[in-house]
Amino acid sequence: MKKKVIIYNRLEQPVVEDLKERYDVHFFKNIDPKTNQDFFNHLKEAEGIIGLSLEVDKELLDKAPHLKIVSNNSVGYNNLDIEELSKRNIMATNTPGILTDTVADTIFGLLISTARRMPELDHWVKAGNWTGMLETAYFGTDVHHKTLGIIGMGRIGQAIAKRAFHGFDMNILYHTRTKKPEAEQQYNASYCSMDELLTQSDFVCLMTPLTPETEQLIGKREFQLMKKSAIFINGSRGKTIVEQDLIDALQNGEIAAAGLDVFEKEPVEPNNPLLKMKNVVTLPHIGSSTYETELKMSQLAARNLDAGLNGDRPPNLIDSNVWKKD
Ligand SMILES: NC(=O)C1=CN([C@@H]2O[C@H](COP(=O)(O)OP(=O)(O)OC[C@H]3O[C@@H](n4cnc5c(N)ncnc54)[C@H](O)[C@@H]3O)[C@@H](O)[C@H]2O)C=CC1
Ligand SMILES: O=C(O)C(=O)CO
Repeated sequence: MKKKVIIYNRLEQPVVEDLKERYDVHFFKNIDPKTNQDFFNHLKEAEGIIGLSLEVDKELLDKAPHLKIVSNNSVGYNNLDIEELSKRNIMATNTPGILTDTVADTIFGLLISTARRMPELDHWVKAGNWTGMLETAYFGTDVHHKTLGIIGMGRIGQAIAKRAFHGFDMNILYHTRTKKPEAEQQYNASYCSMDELLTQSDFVCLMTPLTPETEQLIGKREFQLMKKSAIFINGSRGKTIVEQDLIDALQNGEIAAAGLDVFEKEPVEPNNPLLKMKNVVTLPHIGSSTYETELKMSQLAARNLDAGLNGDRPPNLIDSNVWKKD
């Protein structure tokens, strides 16, 4: 009999077809996993779960007595209760590395779009407003030769630093748990305290994972430390900041603008005040979302799943203490 596998929310179709040959596959998308009876029925027999953003907590695990592995189709795994999983000897895996350059491209693109007001001016042109010489009021601010502060100098943080240093001659400051001598050497990056980074940067880019340590890392105090001309970019997770404090900082002119790929609640609520602000550029959490990279992520997630279900060590097994180390 084929082992039962639940696919949740996102996995590229060629990989789904491939899994169907080996497993009894059930795909759930846009359901409420807290109430969906069909989901519970399959969960009761499932040995594997693969996909994106399923909250795997004690309550869910109590309904999944045969589960052996949860293969996250993302590098971030804040949706998984790793301690609870390891207590039950259930493996958890993620997809690090293969998405690094794609995410760095997205986040750097977001930074440039925000600084140069590209979405706002795109709407303005398409609405037929370009009828004469452009007024100074529509100018943006330079990116090149400015100071970029990166909080969370891991794989993606360093790939952003590479683009900023080699492509845009930016001065790089960073704050992270462990100093990164290779980034200091390659991108002339300087390690500094969080407060120094916040006060000195023209662009502040948040790229940490969401952990108990980083939840609400950036709030009122941190926004007030930033320059009034600062542009804040969040590519990590919505809950690493206090979203209401960002709204206040933008409304009070404490910072100049923000570029956001992630939100406290996703999909973002249509009445979120951030969506009404011209100086805020929003994206629907598309850091890794290119055809090429999403396919590679799905393939890697499937390799992790296969290994776990065949009794092998998955290539990207998450160590239960991993967020406490670098
Ligand atoms: N917007 C999007 O679509 C995407 C967002 N992400 C987010 O980016 C995160 C980072 O991914 P990677 O760079 O691959 O991970 P990584 O593990 O290579 O880097 C994370 C870095 O954050 C640092 N860090 C952790 N806690 C910190 C703290 N309290 N203060 C300062 N620094 C801290 C770590 O030391 C590490 O250097 C993911 O966990 C995910 O949340 C990742 C992919 C796509
Ligand atoms: O990989 C991640 O952590 C994402 O946010 C989506 O690709």
